[in-house]
Amino acid sequence: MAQPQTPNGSVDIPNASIPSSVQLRLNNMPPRSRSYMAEPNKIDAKYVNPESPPFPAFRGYHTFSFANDVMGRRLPTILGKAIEDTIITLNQLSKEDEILDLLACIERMDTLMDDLKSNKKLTPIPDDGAGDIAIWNKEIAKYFQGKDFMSAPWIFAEAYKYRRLHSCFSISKYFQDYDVFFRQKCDTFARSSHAVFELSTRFAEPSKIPNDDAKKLIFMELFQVCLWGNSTDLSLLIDMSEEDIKNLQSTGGDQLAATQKNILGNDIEKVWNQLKNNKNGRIDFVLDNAGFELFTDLVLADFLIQAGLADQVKFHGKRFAWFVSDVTRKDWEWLINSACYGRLFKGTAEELNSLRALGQRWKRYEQEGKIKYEEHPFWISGYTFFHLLEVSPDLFLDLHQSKLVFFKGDLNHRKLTYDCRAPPTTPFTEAIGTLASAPGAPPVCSMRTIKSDVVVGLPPGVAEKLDKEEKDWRLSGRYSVILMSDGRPDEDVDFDYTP
Ligand SMILES: O=P(O)(O)OC[C@@]1(O)O[C@H](CO)[C@@H](O)[C@@H]1O
Repeated sequence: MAQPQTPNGSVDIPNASIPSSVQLRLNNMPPRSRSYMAEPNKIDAKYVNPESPPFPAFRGYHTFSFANDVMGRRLPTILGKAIEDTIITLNQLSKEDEILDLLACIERMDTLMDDLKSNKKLTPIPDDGAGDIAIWNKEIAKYFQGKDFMSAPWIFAEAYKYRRLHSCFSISKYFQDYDVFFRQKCDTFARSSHAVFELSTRFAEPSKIPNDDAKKLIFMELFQVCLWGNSTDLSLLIDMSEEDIKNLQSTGGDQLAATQKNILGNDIEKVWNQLKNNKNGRIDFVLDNAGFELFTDLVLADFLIQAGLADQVKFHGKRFAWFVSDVTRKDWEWLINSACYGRLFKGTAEELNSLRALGQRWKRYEQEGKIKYEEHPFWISGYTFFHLLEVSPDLFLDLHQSKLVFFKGDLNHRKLTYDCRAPPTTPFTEAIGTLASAPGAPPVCSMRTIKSDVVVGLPPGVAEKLDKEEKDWRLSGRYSVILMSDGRPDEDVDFDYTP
């Protein structure tokens, strides 16, 4: 029956009561998608910049993301522990001018804590004469004016906090290089004897490898030990027992076989082919954590040299304390020297001798130039690696000499992929932008245990399945990826390249 019409043409329903809320019964519709996050649109490459990544950035105020927990809770906790550490040092000082100098550092940390907790705007870094200051302050001026800790992209805001923390000391008189995390890094490594001796007793003697098949098998196992070595991450594992550490660092074959299925994107065969076809070139490691992870990096590098798969290995570390456990020069020297001379571990004579033999060989390699440790300021900047060519062309040119660059860990992976909401099936080569597409880009491999939201390079359906079955899979460190890009190594570097 036709409804009566009002003069303006709308339907007039006499006495119809208006419901307070509309209930839809959609029994025959497809089920609601429970995907972790809706797939966002890609941003046009010409608009990509640190404030506007290729896909929407994770930001501290995003309560759906890990960024919120890190910015709101974890960073103040980490800073609180850093203050406690400095107070321990303060209480051991006797000279008045040193005490006053360190007290001023603690006051600056208190100010940083207030800024962080009250979500202050990001201000320029005070000039301490270091080489990275201009990079930081230009970036802040250009992209982050008016942004605060929670509204700036997480990757930038978190890195900014570590640079500000360093500034608390870098402008002091006596404590310019003080590392608030050094005690923690040493303590955790000191509790890693089980896994350290597992490796040192196997690799102390220069390996006699019978044939190429054996070489490949050793490589495959060692590579996975090095991958999972990234699980020991001080910024996440605050209250770990010795037993927890032992389990995490398990180097046994059974454990490796069990965890292989947790490598969600796995280019390990490709990595092997790259290494075996490029005998005797330079290999690079962009390092992540000090202590046990660095130990596994050195064991792997040592194997590559002995197996004739590399004639030089270059390690890239950080100039100051960074994301709690990242390697600095002091950590590097401490590890090698404590392997040679230290009384860090209790073990049998055979175990201790094996560790000493490794440490002495690594020292010799350093003297012979077979291994090298460097710290470019780009690695402690707020930029992601998408901007490596543009911001630090000298570093790009240096990496261009490498046969393969390994990027270790979660933070490096975030910086490779711009830490944004890329769909999980985005190919790795696409996700890393100019580091894959620019002429002269080296082959790159990301070895990462997954400990934050960004995930790329996965086969279709994998992320959706895990989102349904294991809510914390992106943060737990139980899963990992080994993803490789071939780059464009045979071409000359084009310094004017834009994507
Ligand atoms: O690089 P790493 O050591 O593997 O991990 C760094 C990390 O612990 O720091 C962030 C939290 O602050 C996370 O992105 C990530 O899990």
